[in-house]
Amino acid sequence: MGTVSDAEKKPIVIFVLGGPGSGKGTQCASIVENFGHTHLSAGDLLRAEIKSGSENGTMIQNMIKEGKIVPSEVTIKLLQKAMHESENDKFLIDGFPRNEENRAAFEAVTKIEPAFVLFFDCPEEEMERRILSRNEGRVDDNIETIRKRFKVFQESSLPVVEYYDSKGKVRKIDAAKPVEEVFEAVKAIITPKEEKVKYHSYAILEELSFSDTYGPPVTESSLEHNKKVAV
Ligand SMILES: Nc1ncnc2c1ncn2[C@@H]1O[C@H](COP(=O)(O)OP(=O)(O)OP(=O)(O)O)[C@@H](O)[C@H]1O
Ligand SMILES: Nc1ccn([C@H]2C[C@H](O)[C@@H](COP(=O)(O)O)O2)c(=O)n1
Repeated sequence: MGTVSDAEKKPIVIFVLGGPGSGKGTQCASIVENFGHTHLSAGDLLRAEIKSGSENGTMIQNMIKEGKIVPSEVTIKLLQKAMHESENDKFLIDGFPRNEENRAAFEAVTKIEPAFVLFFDCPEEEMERRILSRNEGRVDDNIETIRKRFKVFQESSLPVVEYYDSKGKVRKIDAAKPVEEVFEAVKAIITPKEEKVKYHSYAILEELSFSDTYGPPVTESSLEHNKKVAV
């Protein structure tokens, strides 16, 4: 991460999870534009690795075609390299960790715990519709692979979301809504706590005495409450 060594400062990491086609990449682009994070998509990094002609390329290509999850060692190396090459200290890590092996290996290797997990919750029928009309020429955007990806998501990725939920780190978003509405919900979560303090009443200040940058989980009920007491 630029000139700052790992020992001096740990980056802020937000994991962005959700089923295939739930809109993770779309929302990450808006977060980058509005909040200045660096977006690292594990899928994009793996696809770039295939294109680069690396020795792992064929293995990665075959796994992606089958909707399988690439060994953590490969993906973590790519993520670490991208983080080290960045000048930024706040990252959106999109599509990772995809299974328990990804999660445990990342924490063991980097010693980084996510600030929180943005979880885009979307029904399969809607995700399938979106992927089938995505038209980006991806080898895994066909109905056969999509079904396999959904199965892997249910069996391997949701347990990771549940793990972080048990630690109070999941910020769940209804991703079935139109893009702009989803982003409104995202903004309410990403807005730094100084901004929340500016716009919300004294009562909210008590809630914001959390140590992380982003303050407490923003639930629908607390949002409603904030609006009522806003100064
Ligand atoms: N809220 C939304 N409503 C309708 N379409 C959407 C919405 N969000 C994203 N899309 C569209 O759905 C498709 C999938 O979105 P996106 O690529 O952001 O999903 P993803 O979760 O990153 O997918 P993957 O995990 O497969 O990479 C894109 O064509 C995108 O334009
Ligand atoms: N942590 C990851 C992330 C992605 N992959 C592989 C398998 C996925 O089906 C594919 C596409 O990812 P997406 O762009 O949908 O996030 O990439 C993986 O093996 N491990």
